[in-house]
Amino acid sequence: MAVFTPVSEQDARNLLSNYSLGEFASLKGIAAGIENSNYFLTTSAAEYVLTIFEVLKVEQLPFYIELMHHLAERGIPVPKPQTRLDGARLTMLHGKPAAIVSKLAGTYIVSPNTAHCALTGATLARAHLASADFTIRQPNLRGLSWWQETAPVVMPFLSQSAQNLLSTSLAEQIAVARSEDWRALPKGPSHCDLFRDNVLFAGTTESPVLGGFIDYYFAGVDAWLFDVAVCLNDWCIDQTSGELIPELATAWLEAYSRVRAFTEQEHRLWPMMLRAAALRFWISRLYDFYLPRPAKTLKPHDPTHFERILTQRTLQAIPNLPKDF
Ligand SMILES: Nc1ncnc2c1ncn2[C@@H]1O[C@H](COP(=O)(O)OP(=O)(O)O)[C@@H](O)[C@H]1O
Ligand SMILES: N[C@@H](CCOP(=O)(O)O)C(=O)O
Repeated sequence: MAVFTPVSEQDARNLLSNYSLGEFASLKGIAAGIENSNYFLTTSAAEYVLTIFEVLKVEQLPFYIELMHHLAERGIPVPKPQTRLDGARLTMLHGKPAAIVSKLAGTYIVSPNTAHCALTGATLARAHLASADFTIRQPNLRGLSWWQETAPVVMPFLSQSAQNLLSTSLAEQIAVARSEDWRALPKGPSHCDLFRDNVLFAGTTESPVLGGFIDYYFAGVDAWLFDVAVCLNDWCIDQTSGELIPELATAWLEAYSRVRAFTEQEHRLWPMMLRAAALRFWISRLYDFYLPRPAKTLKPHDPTHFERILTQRTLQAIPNLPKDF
């Protein structure tokens, strides 16, 4: 369950008195999610999501909240943080930072088709371009430095072959990060965790309508290609073997590149980026699996899924990025 901080109706009414969002109508805890306490908060005017940040530090939050606000203002479908009467978009509830954001329509899709992939790809490209003039800087806090810090912590729990894969993959990414090509990659605010469960769809299977992207709380400034690779490794694969499904990958990447064409350097670093994205989630899942936080109540995600994906991206031919649309 993902309601770590109880909120009463009276708490919600008091909170709403700091905004101009209508009269309190209802409050309902949301069971999904593992990081924050989330509630659907309905008022006489609209439906919202109230999030209480359980883990993130106050100083990290303006980047996420202001980025979502920046994107929403530019027509990208993301939850729009609501502004208090005093101008702030972050608030405090029971001594913890909190925010009220707009509720997006739809539900997430377990088995996406080419239409879901194309909509997600095109919208991520639009989000990247729309974030180009966002001025707050915060790195991807789950980037290379974190992998370097965390790999030795999880290493003792691994078999010899997994240790070899982790060491060689990390060495590869250290070399990539030092390369001219990496320095030349287009970079900017990136979602960094745009898995299927963070994209909502309404409409029908044949004609889906994108509700929007949620859960920007792993966002950071990184190579935009890394963001693309995170998506491909979750949206366009056979979930059992981890193999890329060419039809889904093509739909996703062509839709993205129609909005923002890939650069030469991105073409060259594509296989390495797919491995970087697999490595990132293999390490975080290993960490959560072997060193769970005391308060974590949910079953940790399976780390071997990303070990398989990383192995696949090391051994198998990787389809090229699309050229010139
Ligand atoms: N803005 C939103 N609009 C609609 N539903 C949302 C919104 N934000 C969160 N949710 C719902 O709450 C669930 C948990 O949110 P999420 O941000 O993934 O939590 P966590 O960060 O704790 O993993 C989502 O799966 C979704 O169903
Ligand atoms: N997408 C990650 C988990 C990130 O946690 P979230 O529930 O906050 O999205 C993974 O699958 O390992």
